[in-house]
Formats: sequence, structure tokens, C-alpha cells
Amino acid sequence: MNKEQVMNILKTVNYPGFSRNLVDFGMVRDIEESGEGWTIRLNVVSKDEEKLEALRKQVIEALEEKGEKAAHVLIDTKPAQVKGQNPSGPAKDKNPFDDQKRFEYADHVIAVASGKGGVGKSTIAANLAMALARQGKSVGLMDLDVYGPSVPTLFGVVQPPRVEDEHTIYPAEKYGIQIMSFGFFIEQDSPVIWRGPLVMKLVTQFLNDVVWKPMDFLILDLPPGTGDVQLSLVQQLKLDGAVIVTTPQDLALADVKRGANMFEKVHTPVLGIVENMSYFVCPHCGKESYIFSKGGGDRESRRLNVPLLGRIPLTEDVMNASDTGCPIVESAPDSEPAKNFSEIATSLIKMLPK
Ligand SMILES: Nc1ncnc2c1ncn2[C@@H]1O[C@H](COP(=O)(O)OP(=O)(O)OP(=O)(O)O)[C@@H](O)[C@H]1O
Repeated sequence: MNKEQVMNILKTVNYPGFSRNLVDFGMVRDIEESGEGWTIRLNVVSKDEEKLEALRKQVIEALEEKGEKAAHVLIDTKPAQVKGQNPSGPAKDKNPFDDQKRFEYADHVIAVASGKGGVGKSTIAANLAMALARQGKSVGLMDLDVYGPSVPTLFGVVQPPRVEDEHTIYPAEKYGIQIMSFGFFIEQDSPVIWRGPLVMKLVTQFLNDVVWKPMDFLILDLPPGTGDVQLSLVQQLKLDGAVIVTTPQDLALADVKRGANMFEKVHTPVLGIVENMSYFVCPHCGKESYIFSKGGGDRESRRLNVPLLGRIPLTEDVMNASDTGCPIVESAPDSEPAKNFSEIATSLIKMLPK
């Protein structure tokens, strides 16, 4: 057997919890043969000894199944050196955000964020992408919500991205939007704790190894919250700005401030706030009720001195549209929520001229 054939065997070994193999993840560093058998060197950034041991076992078993012997499976757990990076690390007095890279395939990159989960961030990101597309913009949507990647469901994507090799991945496409999502690569019931070490690797791949068509806007659906994961994600590339999604309750609004602070740390302007589930529209009589509270988004936007880009009502139709894989902007473009999304898109286009 030669190295290429061993590499093919390693392609059958998925990283625990993921539907992607070690080779596609770029974890295989070296394959060598000695009199004793094969020595496989992997690079896996993880401190979870139990998982690393399970991985070693999987590699050994996969080789044995094909009649080959693995003499050593060596796993380097230090982060791999990124090409072109100074090996001694950044100079002490340098601002780390000076290294943020511009994403070369999009004129503008906008992050959609929320201080906490469940406020409808992904619904907003998906409909915003659609609303921009309906105004003639070419759009990509990158779902980086490692905890609950929902973009494939929101768009009803059945055909996942085509992975030609480790460095050639074609994004999925639906309603003219280019789509990449953690959801295409993560097994649904895999423990969240296993996902952490791979987040940055996937983001790097989404940015460098995906064959994107040039686009006007790239929308990032960030994971909810304002912790380290979010911070390191937005550190990866230069954003034009962020849209913070909130609901009108005071508690959710407190998170808006945290979100704004996070973006300030990475020198990213907050383009505005979107208040979701602002009011309830009765499906029978059309009456509007402010079931949470009224005017919270408005107050918060004035306090932070950023625009309130728009309010989206809580309606059955918004939810049903998402559940059936066709965002409301596409399924009912004349509906009130769709019109509100369209106004938000118009504001963003004005804020970010070509
Ligand atoms: N304006 C709305 N009207 C009715 N339902 C909505 C609205 N916005 C979001 N939803 C529903 O609320 C649920 C949560 O929405 P979504 O997944 O977009 O939230 P999220 O903030 O991205 O959540 P996560 O914590 O998973 O990131 C979904 O079932 C969605 O259809």
C-alpha cells in the first residue's frame, strides 16, 4: 500500500461528532512507513484526552480493517502555524485587530449577532440576505452558529456543499444565495463541547477553501452571546459592521449593550439594532398587540446612539415560512414582515455604498 492509499483510508475516519473526515479537516500532517508499520501524524487542537484516544483507536482500526498496521498515531495538539504568520507571535505593542483580513470575495461583510439565544437572529439573518438579494444584490450567507446552525433548515437546503477536496468546497445555493453552514458538517446530536476546537478550523476553511462567487454582501450568522467564541470569530476578518438582534424585553436589551461592547473591542461599527417579535399580529383580526413591552428597542438605540433599523412583528407566517424552508421575504414578499425586512435592507445598502 502507498501513502495515497493510506490517505484514502484516513478519509473514512470522521472526527468524533462530525460528519467530516480527518483529511477534509486538514488534520493529517504526515504519513510515513517504517519496518514496524505506518506512522500517522495528526494535528488536532484539543485538550480532551479521551477524545484524542478515541481518535487514535479509530485510525488504528481503520488501517487494520484494510490489513495495514499503524505503528504510531502521533497527535500534535498545538494550533498549526498559519501561513505567513510571524512564528514568534504578534509584536507586544501591536493592536491584534490590525491583522484582520478583508474577505476578498465580498464588497461588504455584515455580522448578525444577538446577546442571547432564541431572539430570532438566524431568522433575521436569513430574511435580510433574501431582502438584499431581492434588491438586486449578490449575497452569501455564512452560518457560524456552532450551537444551533439553522440556516440549512431555514432555506430548506437539501443538497449540501460539494467537497471536491480539502481546499475546494463549493457552497450550497438556494434562492440565488450562496450558503455555508456549520450545520452541513456537524452531526446534529454531537455534544457541543466537542465542537469548540474545530470552530476556528471550520471558519478558516469557510473563508479560504470555499469557492465563493464574488458577491456584494456576505452575511454572517454568529452564535448567540458575546463570549470568547464570538470574539475570536469576528477577529478573523474585517467586518463592515454588525447588526444586533433583540426582542423588546428589558432583559434582552441589556444584552444589546454587551453586544455593542464586544464589537467596539474589535473596532467594528454597530450598524443598527433590529427589534424582533416587536408586536404580535393576530392572524384572525390583524390587531397588533405589544405583548412584551413597547419602545425598548427605540430607547436602547438612542442610548447607544445607533439606528433602530427596523421592527419585525411576531407572526405565525414568519415562523411557518422558516419551518418550511422558504423565508418569508421569498414566500410572501408583500407581507408586512417582508416589507419591514426590505426597508432594513435598503438602509444597509445606503449605509454601505459600493
Ligand atoms: N418574528 C417572528 N415571528 C414568529 N416566529 C419567529 C420570529 N422570529 C423568530 N421566530 C421563531 O423563533 C424561533 C427561534 O428563531 P431563530 O432560530 O431565528 O433564533 P436564534 O436567535 O437564531 O436562535 P439560536 O439561539 O438558535 O441562535 C424559530 O422557531 C423561529 O421560526
